[in-house]
Amino acid sequence: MATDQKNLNEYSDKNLVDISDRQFAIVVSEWNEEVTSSLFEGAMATLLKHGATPDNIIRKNVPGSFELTLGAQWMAQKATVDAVICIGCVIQGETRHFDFICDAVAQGITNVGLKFNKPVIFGVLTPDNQQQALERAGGKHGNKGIEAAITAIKMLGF
Ligand SMILES: Nc1c(NC[C@H](O)[C@H](O)[C@H](O)CO)[nH]c(=O)[nH]c1=O
Ligand SMILES: CC(=O)[C@@H](O)COP(=O)(O)O
Repeated sequence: MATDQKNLNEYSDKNLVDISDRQFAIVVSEWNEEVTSSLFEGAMATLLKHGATPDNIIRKNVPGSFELTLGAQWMAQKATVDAVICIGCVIQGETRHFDFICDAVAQGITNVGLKFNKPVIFGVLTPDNQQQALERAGGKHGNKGIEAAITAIKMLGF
């Protein structure tokens, strides 16, 4: 279902696992900071809403979404980290650079989760333009950071 038919803030909160003693890392890209800061706020608020403690949420910034993979790996390798949430926004430009970044980040983040056998969540927007990004970072389509956080929680309850 495309995002324009589904609000990213809407989810079932039934039977969520207790996360009061779980540690989360949130790795945030600094590119498109207006968007990624909103995504981070959504993710942070959702984790706290469902019982995570502030001391158990570690934020690390990376320059751009391409660096999310290595940042996620550095956090996922920590035995104390239960889940990693990657936050980014890659906006289509004039060239194919967009495609290379998006493909690398999607595959890279997938591989980190598989390598360290823990949830590593793809909270990365890949819009055509700034408007689409803002609509998914607290606008009319909700906040992808909320979706990413609840995804991490649900995976911990697998
Ligand atoms: N254009 C965007 C980028 N580009 C930067 C790359 O992510 C990377 O930091 C650079 O290629 C050096 O390795 N990053 C985003 O997150 N969003 C963009 O729209
Ligand atoms: C996704 C990007 O890296 C993008 O901002 C680069 O823009 P361009 O393709 O116009 O160089």
